[in-house]
This record gives sequence, structure tokens and C-alpha cells, in this order.
Amino acid sequence: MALPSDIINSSLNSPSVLKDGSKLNPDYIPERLPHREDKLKELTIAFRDIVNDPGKSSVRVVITGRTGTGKTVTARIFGKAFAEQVKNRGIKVEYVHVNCHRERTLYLITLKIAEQLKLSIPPRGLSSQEVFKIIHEYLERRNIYVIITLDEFDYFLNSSPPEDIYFIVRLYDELAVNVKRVSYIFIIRDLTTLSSLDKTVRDHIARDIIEFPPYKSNELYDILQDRVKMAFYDGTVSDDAVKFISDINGFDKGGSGNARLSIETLELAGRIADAEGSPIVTVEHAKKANSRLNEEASIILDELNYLELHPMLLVKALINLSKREKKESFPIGEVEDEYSRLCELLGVEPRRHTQVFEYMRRLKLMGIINTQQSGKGMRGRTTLLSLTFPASQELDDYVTKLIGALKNSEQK
Ligand SMILES: Nc1ncnc2c1ncn2[C@@H]1O[C@H](COP(=O)(O)OP(=O)(O)OP(=O)(O)O)[C@@H](O)[C@H]1O
Repeated sequence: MALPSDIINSSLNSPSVLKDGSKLNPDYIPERLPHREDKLKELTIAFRDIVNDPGKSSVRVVITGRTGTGKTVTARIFGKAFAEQVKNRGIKVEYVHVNCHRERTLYLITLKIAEQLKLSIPPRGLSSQEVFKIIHEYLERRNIYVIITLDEFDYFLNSSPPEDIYFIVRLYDELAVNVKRVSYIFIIRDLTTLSSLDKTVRDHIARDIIEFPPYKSNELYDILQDRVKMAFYDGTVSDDAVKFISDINGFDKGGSGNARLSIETLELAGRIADAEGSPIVTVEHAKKANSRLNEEASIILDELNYLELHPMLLVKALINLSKREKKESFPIGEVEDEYSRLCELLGVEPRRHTQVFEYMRRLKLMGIINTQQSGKGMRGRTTLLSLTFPASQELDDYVTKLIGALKNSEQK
């Protein structure tokens, strides 16, 4: 029988179909954007006043569309390329991208903007409004215009006090300046979020709406082929495998039209091929990857369907924390705080601690969460909670939808 060290060494040296897996990473920014060229054009037209009549207006564009339709990547590529191109025409534009789910408050968003502009802000004592003023003065001094993308802006709209929303979108009512240097791209997954806003605020956001439709199968095929070239060795991915993934996800063939999920399937197919020692990713590997990803999702979705409102809110609290903090497990107290915040947002009374405990026990039995005791490092010992599944955007959307339905049925 082989020694563990031999097994490890031979596996470390075993060949892989992947030449550069980082090109399949969700944060990787590709050079080309197949099938989003028209969106780059629309964005350029929307922002060209910055070049034609600098400082006259503050441009506002909303990008909307389902998950995985390229909203984030298109905004980033547009911002960078636009700044580069207008530089040749003598105009200084900086692009700033802030994720409102990660930066949860107006203050954190403002600091992030300053940080990306490489502007140092005193650590304490300033309000968001004051920081914004410093940012504007800096732009003025250097004659810079800035395009700020506020990604997952739905989250900011749903969780911020009205005065903060008002401030950020009606910026030029608050700042007494002649030259408007700040323009925005708002990325909003669900446009109905806007309907709850006051008209005077809404009109400052929804001036120009660019919709990103879910991808059709031939579009996913082109996107995947680009990634195959970048991430895999020549000739190691069969055309049938790519075709299978694009057909199963293509919106015109009943799929979700999600490029992220398609790329994730391609990557998993590659890893399965490696694990089986196959020099080629075949359609069988693609099928296995697809059913593995779907199986995981469907078992969890099934379980979630049976939850009542409050346990569901606990799941949502864990999803929020996992996405925000990029960690997996959280002390029970933190989960309860996030849960209480969600209850407040929804206008429902949070359950008492003992009841929450009972829900957690049940969620554990259902296989939805894991619990473990923290090590001694933390103050005393505490229970750490984690989800048994990745906090993907699809799941987040699904849970949010179920919460909405449960809340409505409670009110009836
Ligand atoms: N047209 C495209 N060409 C190449 N890659 C793409 C394209 N569209 C999307 N992608 C890739 O698909 C993944 C998801 O895209 P992105 O994060 O931009 O979607 P999104 O619409 O912002 O999703 P979400 O609403 O979930 O945040 C990323 O890895 C991105 O690089």
C-alpha cells in the first residue's frame, strides 16, 4: 500500500487541465466583454456630457438586471476604459466602485470613496457630509471628475435612514458648488426597491435605466469560450462540454441566463476531470458539475421552503453576515443582533433569546446550520454558527423572496 507522503507527492505533481484557474475567479476582470458591447456604448453615451460640457450636470445611470448578467464587471470595465479614453482629450476622470453590501452605511461608503481616490481622511470626528465636502474640494483643486458606482445599491436603499439616501442622491442640493464633479452609476438588482422611495429622491436616481437581460445560450457559449482559452490548456475542453453548459444555463432554453453560474460550472467540470485523471474535460464532466451544483442548491432550497418567518430571518442574518464579513462562522450574539436588525427593518417583534435558541437547534437538525464552540481565545466560550452552504446570491435572493411571502401571509 502507498504511503500517505507518496500519495500527496504524486497528487501534487499530477497534471491539470487548468493553466490559470484565476481567470475563472468571479472577481477576475476580463479584457473583453462578449455581448455587452452595446451596454458599454449606452454607458458612454450617458456619460459623454462629462466630456462635452464638463461640470454642467451630475450624470445618473441605473444598471439593472438579474444576478450574473454582468452588471458589476461591465460597470468596472466601462469606468476604467472611459477614464483612460477621456484623458487623451485632456479631461481627468477617476472611477470609483463601492459595494454597498460590504460598506453598510453612508459613512463607510464615503470613506471607501476617499480611500479609492487615495485621499487620507482623519480617522475620527468627521460626519459623512464633512467627508464628502473634503472629497469635493479635493476634486475641485485637482480639476478631477469622478464616476462612482454604488453596487448593490438596493441594500443601501433598504437599510439606510431617509436622510442618508437623500444626501447621497441629492448631493448638489447639499453642496453649494458650481461645478458638478460627481456622477453615479447605481447598480440595482430589483427595480421595485425604487417604488418605495419618495418621488423627489427617486427622480434623482432613475433618470436613465440600462437593463441587462439574462444571457442566451449562444451568448454564454462565447463568454465561456473566452474563459476556456484563458484558463485551460489548448484542446483540453471539449466543445460539447461548453455547449452543454451554455445550453443548460441559456435563458432562451429555460435556464437562468447567469454567466457566473456558467463559469462556476466550467471550473468545477475542470476540477472533476483533474480528479478523475482525465486529460480532457468532456460533456460527462460538465454534466456531473452541473448536477453537483444543482443538487446542493435544490436540497437546501427544499429545506428552506418549510421554514417559518423567524427561523428564516435567522438564516437571512447568517447570509448577510457571511457576505458582508467574508467569514464563515459567527458568534451567536452577532447573529442575534443582525436578526434583530432585520426584524426592526420588517417591523416585526424579535423573538426572545430562548426561542431564538430553539430555532437554532431546529435549523441544526435540519442540516441548514452548523454549530461549534469557539476556542478559548474569544471572551469566554461562545457558540459559533455557520451556514452549511455557500451564501450565494441565488440563495440570498430566494430567501429574501420567501421572507417577503411569509411576511405577507402573516399580515393577512
Ligand atoms: N459579457 C461577459 N463577458 C465575460 N464575462 C462576463 C460577462 N458577463 C458576466 N461575466 C462574468 O460573470 C460573472 C458574473 O458577472 P457580474 O458579477 O458582473 O454579474 P452581476 O450582474 O453584477 O451579478 P450580481 O447581481 O449577482 O452581483 C463574473 O465573473 C463576470 O466576469
